[in-house]
Amino acid sequence: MAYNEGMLRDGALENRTIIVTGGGTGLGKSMAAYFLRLGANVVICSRKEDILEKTASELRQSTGGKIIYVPCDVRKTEQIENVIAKAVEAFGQVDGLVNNSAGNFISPTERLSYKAVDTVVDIVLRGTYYFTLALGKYWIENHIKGSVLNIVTTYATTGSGWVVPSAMAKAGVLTMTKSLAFEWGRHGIRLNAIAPGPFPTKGAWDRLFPEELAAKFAFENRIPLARTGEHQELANLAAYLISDFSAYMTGEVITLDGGEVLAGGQFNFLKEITDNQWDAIEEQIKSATRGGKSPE
Ligand SMILES: CCCCC/C=C/C(=O)SCCNC(=O)CCNC(=O)[C@H](O)C(C)(C)COP(=O)(O)OP(=O)(O)OC[C@H]1O[C@@H](n2cnc3c(N)ncnc32)[C@H](O)[C@@H]1OP(=O)(O)O
Ligand SMILES: NC(=O)C1=CN([C@@H]2O[C@H](COP(=O)(O)OP(=O)(O)OC[C@H]3O[C@@H](n4cnc5c(N)ncnc54)[C@H](OP(=O)(O)O)[C@@H]3O)[C@@H](O)[C@H]2O)C=CC1
Repeated sequence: MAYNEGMLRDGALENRTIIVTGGGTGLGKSMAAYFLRLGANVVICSRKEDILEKTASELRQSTGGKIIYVPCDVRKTEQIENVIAKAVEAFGQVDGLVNNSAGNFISPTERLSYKAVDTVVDIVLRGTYYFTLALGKYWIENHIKGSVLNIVTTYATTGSGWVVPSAMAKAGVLTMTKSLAFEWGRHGIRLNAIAPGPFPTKGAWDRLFPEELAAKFAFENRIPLARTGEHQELANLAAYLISDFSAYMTGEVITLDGGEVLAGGQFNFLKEITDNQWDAIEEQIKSATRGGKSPE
């Protein structure tokens, strides 16, 4: 069994309708494709209608699944309500939401204008809480046990320089995930999150991470498992978390990053030491021990 194969059984998401924000591109598109293969009805939404239309038609053909698209800027509540209305009209009800839309700039923070910070925070944080609130009201009113999956980042927990608006916003999304998981648990509504490490997408690579930076960074060299993620790996986890297979899990964030986040460990800089250097270090430590040296 390869890690880039589908994990859940056929029909695992049958009779479920799932909205995927930012579902026209990148990871959103890959999750939408897998949900369709598992039998879900899928609604993709984002700002660019031409991209949504192309993706919906491609996925309809490649999966044979039921998919519609509705243009929507997640910063606009009336557009969010329109997505939900169109989804209910097409499929009867909505059962799941993947908050995947995002914007991000990699930049020294002092170079950002106020508007640049607002742009990222509004898409990521405001867009996520608007969509979650709109669906939560609908689910509670209609006694539907909905499931929300928020796509965050590992730096939502650790913090990170050079992506500060995104880090602040994703941290807010993570706190909302945990807070609402508690509050809405009594309605049977679950909220979980995935914190992905680097997964190659055009949005993250070309626009966020231009070529010179990508070459310098070489993610593969910094990740313990020495590779970037495969989209199917993330889609597998997303399908599990949005499905009833995870019915007893809520308020959880799962990191899927090949161990990248562990680089924060205090002694991880020792990764650079060669085997020969370790031989010499071991000898030095043993000889110090034999000499009975102790700190004064
Ligand atoms: C590789 C490892 C991954 C690590 C974790 C990744 C996390 C991610 O979130 S990846 C997701 C990446 N995807 C995207 O960011 C989506 C692609 N980006 C966009 O679609 C757009 O860039 C946008 C939605 C983020 C913003 O578009 P728009 O609303 O049209 O905004 P404007 O172009 O009008 O700009 C608004 C404001 O921001 C300033 N600005 C734009 N780019 C930059 C930049 N690179 N650095 C600094 N400032 C920037 C721009 O100048 C505007 O400000 P004012 O000049 O004050 O008007
Ligand atoms: N790829 C990676 O390595 C990582 C990605 N992530 C997260 O994964 C998710 C997907 O990222 P990825 O696939 O890489 O990037 P993409 O750029 O492909 O996806 C971002 C999506 O957000 C949509 N979007 C942006 N602004 C808005 C808006 N105002 N309203 C509605 N939709 C909007 C875009 O569509 P449109 O332009 O049509 O609006 C686009 O489809 C994001 O949440 C990102 O933070 C987290 C960690 C690592």
